[in-house]
Amino acid sequence: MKLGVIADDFTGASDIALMLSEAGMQTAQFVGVPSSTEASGSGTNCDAGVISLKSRTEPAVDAIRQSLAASDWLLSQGCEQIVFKVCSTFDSTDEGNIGPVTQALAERLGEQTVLVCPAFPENGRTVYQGHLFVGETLLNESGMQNHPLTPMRDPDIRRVLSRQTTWPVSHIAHRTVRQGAESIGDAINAKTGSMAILDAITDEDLIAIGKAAAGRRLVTGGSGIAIGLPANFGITPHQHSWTGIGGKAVVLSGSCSTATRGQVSHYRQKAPSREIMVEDVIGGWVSIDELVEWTISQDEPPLLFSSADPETVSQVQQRFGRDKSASAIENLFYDLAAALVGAGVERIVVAGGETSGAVVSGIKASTFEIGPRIAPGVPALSVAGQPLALALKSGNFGGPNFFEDALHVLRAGS
Ligand SMILES: Nc1ncnc2c1ncn2[C@@H]1O[C@H](COP(=O)(O)OP(=O)(O)OP(=O)(O)O)[C@@H](O)[C@H]1O
Ligand SMILES: O=C(O)[C@@H](O)C(=O)CO
Repeated sequence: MKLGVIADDFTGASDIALMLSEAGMQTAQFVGVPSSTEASGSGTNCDAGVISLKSRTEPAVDAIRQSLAASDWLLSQGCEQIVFKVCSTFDSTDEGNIGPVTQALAERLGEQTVLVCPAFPENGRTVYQGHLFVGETLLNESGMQNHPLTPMRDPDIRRVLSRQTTWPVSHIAHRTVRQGAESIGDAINAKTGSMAILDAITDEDLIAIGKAAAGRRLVTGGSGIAIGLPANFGITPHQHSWTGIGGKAVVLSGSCSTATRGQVSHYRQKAPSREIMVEDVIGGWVSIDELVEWTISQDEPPLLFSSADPETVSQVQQRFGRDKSASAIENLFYDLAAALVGAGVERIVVAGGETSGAVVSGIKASTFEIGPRIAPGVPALSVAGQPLALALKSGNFGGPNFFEDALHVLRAGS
C-alpha cells in the first residue's frame, strides 16, 4: 500500500476511494481499522487503503484516538503518505474535529506543515480567499448552516480551523496556486510550522496542489485533494472491473440536506415510501420486523426515510435534544439494515454520512471493493465476501434522480 486515507465518515471514504480508483489506484475501503484476520485478506494487496471512521461528530479525544490507530495501521502496511479526508463543506464544530485530528496526526507523523484544502470543484465546492463556497453561495448560506449536527455558520475556513487547533493557520492564495506546483512548494516552505489553507477553484489547481504535496507525510482535505496524488506514485488512470448485483433493493435516507430532501420527494412519486419519525422511534412505536416485512413485500425498491426540513429537525431537537434525536434515528437504521440483509436484501442505497456509518456497522461489513461512479463523489461498492452492493451518498451529492440511478448502477455494474 502506498497511499493511506483516514476518512472521518463513511460517505466521505467512498467519495475519496472513487477519486483514487478512477485515477488508477487499486483501492480498498475498510470499515474501521482492519483486524489482523481482515488484514491478511486480499484487501490489503492494493495501492491505496481508505479507512472509514465515524469520527466527524465524536468527542475530539475519541476522534484522535481512532485516527492515530488508523494512521499506525496504514503506516504498517507501507503507506508513504496519509490523507485525512474531511468533508468538502468542512463539517465540524468549534471543538473539532478537523483541527485536533490534523494536529495529532502531524505530530505523530513528524510533519511540520500541513496542506489543508476541502475544495471539490466538480461538486461545486471551491475555496477562494480562504472562504468556502458551495456553488455560487458562501458555505454559511448554502443550507449547511442548518445541518443537524455540524451547522456551518462561518465561511472563512481559516477562522474555523483556527478555533480548533493550537497551531497557527496560514493561507496560500489562489494567485500562488495558479502559478503551479513550484510556487505552491515555495509558499509551503515559507509557512513552515502551520496548517496552510490553500485556495482552489478548479481541478487544475488541485492537480498542482497534489504535485506540490509529493513526499509530504500528511495532507488534509476533501476528496479533491487526492486528484493529483496518484501521479506522484507513477500511477495513471484506468478502469477496474466490477460486477453488479440484481437482488432485492431498498433506499434508506437519514440525511436532512437540501439535495437529499429533493431526491426523497422525487423518488416518493415513483416508489413506495415510509417516513420514520423521531418521536415514534423514541416512543418505541416503530417495529423493525414490521418495516422489514413491508419492505420485502414491495415490487419496486421502497424508500424508508427520516429526512426532514430544518424547522422539523429543530423542533425535534428542542424536544428531545440533538444527540438523542440523532442516535435514535441512527440506531434505528443500524437495526433495520441488519434485519434487511438478514431477510435477503442485496442492494442498499443510503443517503447521509452518519446514516451510512450506522447502516454499514449494522450489516457488519468490513471491506468494500470500489465500483463505477454513480454520481460525482459516489461510487457503487460491493461488500467483500457477501452478495451485497451499496451506494453511500453524501448528504449534498447527486442530482434529483440519484436514487434510481444508484439502484440501476448497483444492478448493472460497469
Ligand atoms: N427527522 C430528524 N430529526 C432530527 N435529526 C435527524 C432526523 N433525521 C435524521 N436525523 C439525524 O441527522 C443526521 C444526518 O446526518 P447524515 O450525516 O446522515 O446526513 P448529512 O449530514 O446530510 O450527510 P453528509 O454527512 O454525508 O453530508 C443523522 O445523525 C441523523 O440521525
Ligand atoms: O466531502 C464531501 O462532501 C463528502 O465526501 C462528505 O464527506 C460528506 O459527508
